[in-house]
Amino acid sequence: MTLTLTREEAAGRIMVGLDKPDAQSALQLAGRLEGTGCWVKVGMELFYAAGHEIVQELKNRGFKIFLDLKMHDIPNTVRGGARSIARMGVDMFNVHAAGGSAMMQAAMQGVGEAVAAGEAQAAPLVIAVTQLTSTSRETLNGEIGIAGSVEEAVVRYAVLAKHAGLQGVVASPLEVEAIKAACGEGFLAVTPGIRPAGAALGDQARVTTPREAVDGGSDYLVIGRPIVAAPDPAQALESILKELTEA
Ligand SMILES: O=c1ccn([C@@H]2O[C@H](COP(=O)(O)O)[C@@H](O)[C@H]2O)c(=O)[nH]1
Repeated sequence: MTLTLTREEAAGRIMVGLDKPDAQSALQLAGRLEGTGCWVKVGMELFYAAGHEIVQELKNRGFKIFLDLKMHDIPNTVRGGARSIARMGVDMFNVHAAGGSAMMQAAMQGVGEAVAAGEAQAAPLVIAVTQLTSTSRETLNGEIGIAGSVEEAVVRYAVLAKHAGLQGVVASPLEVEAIKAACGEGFLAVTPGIRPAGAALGDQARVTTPREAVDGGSDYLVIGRPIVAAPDPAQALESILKELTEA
C-alpha cells in the first residue's frame, strides 16, 4: 500500500547519517539540514573524533539524535555505557542483539539508573542491531556460520530484543514486514540500506528505495551517502522528501 506522508511526517522519519571525520565538516553538513525536521545519526566515525561536544552542539541546534555506537560487550559494561549515553540526552541509541538478552536488559537497566538518579531528563529509545545491512545470505551462512535465511536470523534477534524490553531494532527494510508480524506494529523498525533508484549500493547488500521502505512499514529511514556524499545534500534530502510526499 502506498503511504502518502506530509512533508513534516516524511522529514521526521529520516535520520541522516553524519558520517564525517570531524566536528567542523559535520556541523557544516548539519547546517544544510537545519530546519528540515529530519533527525541526525551520529555514528562511530564522528563520535570517536568529536565525542560528547558534537552531540551537545547538534542538540543545541534542535536536532533529534540517534547515537549509533552499536554497543556489544559484557552486561555490566553495557549497563554503564548505557547510563553514560542516557546522560548525554540523545533520543535513541543501540546495542547489538548478538550480545544476548542479559546484555540488552543491562542496557535498559543503565538507562533506568540514569533516569532514577536524575542524570537524564528522559529515557532514550533503545534498539538492537539485528544483522547488518551489509550482510548477505552468503556471508551469513558461509562466513559467520549462521544457517537459514537472513530474514529468519533478523526475526530471531528482533524477538529476543522485544523480550529484553527494547523498543525496536535496526534491520533492512526488506525484513520489516516479518519483524512487525513477530513483534507487533508498535515495535520500531529503524532501517538503513536505503538507496534512491539508481544510487550506488556501495557496501550495502539488502536495500530498498525510500518509497519502498515507507510502504513496507519502516518507522525510520537511516540515510547516509545518498545525502551526505551528494554534491548538494540539502537538495538530495529534498528529492527524497518529494518521493515520500507524492502518491
Ligand atoms: O545494519 C546497519 C546498521 C547501521 N548502519 C549505518 O547506517 C548508515 C548507512 O549509511 P549509507 O551511507 O546510507 O549506506 C551508516 O552510518 C551505517 O553505519 C547500516 O548501514 N547498517
